[in-house]
Amino acid sequence: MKIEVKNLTKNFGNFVALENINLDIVDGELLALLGPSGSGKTTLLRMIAGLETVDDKDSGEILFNGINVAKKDIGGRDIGFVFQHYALFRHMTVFENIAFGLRVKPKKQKLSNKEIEEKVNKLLKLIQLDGFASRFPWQLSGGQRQRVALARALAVEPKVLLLDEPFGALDAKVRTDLRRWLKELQEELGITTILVTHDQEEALEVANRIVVISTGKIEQVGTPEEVFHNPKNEFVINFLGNVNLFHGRVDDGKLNLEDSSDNKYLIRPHELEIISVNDKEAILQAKVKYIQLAGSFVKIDLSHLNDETKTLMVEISHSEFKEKNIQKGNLVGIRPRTLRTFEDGAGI
Ligand SMILES: Nc1ncnc2c1ncn2[C@@H]1O[C@H](COP(=O)(O)OP(=O)(O)OP(=O)(O)O)[C@@H](O)[C@H]1O
Repeated sequence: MKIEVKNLTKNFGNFVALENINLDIVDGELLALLGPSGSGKTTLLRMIAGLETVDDKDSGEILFNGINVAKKDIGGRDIGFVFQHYALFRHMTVFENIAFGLRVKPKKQKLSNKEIEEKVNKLLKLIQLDGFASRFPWQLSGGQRQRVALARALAVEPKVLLLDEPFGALDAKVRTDLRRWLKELQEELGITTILVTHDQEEALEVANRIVVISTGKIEQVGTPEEVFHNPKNEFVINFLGNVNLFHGRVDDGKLNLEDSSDNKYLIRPHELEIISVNDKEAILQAKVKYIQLAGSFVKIDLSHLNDETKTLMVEISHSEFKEKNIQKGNLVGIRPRTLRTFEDGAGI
């Protein structure tokens, strides 16, 4: 299913929740709507679902395969939904929860009991919970429950799958496992999927494309690589991970720091290099304040020599860390590995 959102504006009273949104969702892709709390992600998802409609004071179109469904409610849109706290029916087994959507279908479309059984068993295999059919929701872990919720949404073969923070309530390890699993499953099924998340890592890992949203507006649409490595503006780079802020000017390829300068340079921790304190290439001198060795990279916090209140974040590999023999209290020099510019002209 191809979805086009055209000039969509949504108001709640005097509050503009979405402002002139234009977005094309490609058939079969996994698109993440990423933004801070209150930015309008859920509103956009609910509008695509038909849980919110385009009212008289709103404007715009939502096209499903070219047909405007903006004024249709959820019943007319053929979609599956999974929410963060998707309540499974407590009194029903896993099997009956998944079968629910099939059992309530109108008579003409109804499957026989045997067909329902075959379908549910296939879905149980897909979510890797065969053998769990007769359990009740309270006998499952949070991650298993969300997988059942997904199977329940998929049972009616929707054309679009909408996921609103589906793994939000789960712990970090289960979250990571489930999102990898979701990505594989989604690729296998090829179902157009929209995932709402405020977790940038989640979006970067699972999505084919990411829509970065702030206060009702789209800031950037791109592949995970594009939004991470070529952020369009300051909001996007800030939202997609830690950054160090410098004020200054670039002369002969070297950044000269000047507190009074209006030019901002935003550099990610892994884009800063630690060099010798006397190296001419250094843009500033700093003191090693904190070293975190646990994790795939070594994270180092540095304080400016001339202003201890300013902290810099640097990430380097374990081998580089060992090679340079960096220790707490060392005086070091800092050099950016790259200097790039935003599309709107500001430096990063
Ligand atoms: N029915 C409503 N009536 C009035 N205001 C609403 C309504 N629904 C949402 N809003 C407002 O619209 C804005 C966007 O809300 P939305 O739920 O879309 O944000 P979100 O990006 O999904 O945030 P979160 O990550 O916290 O869920 C918020 O300021 C919210 O208070």
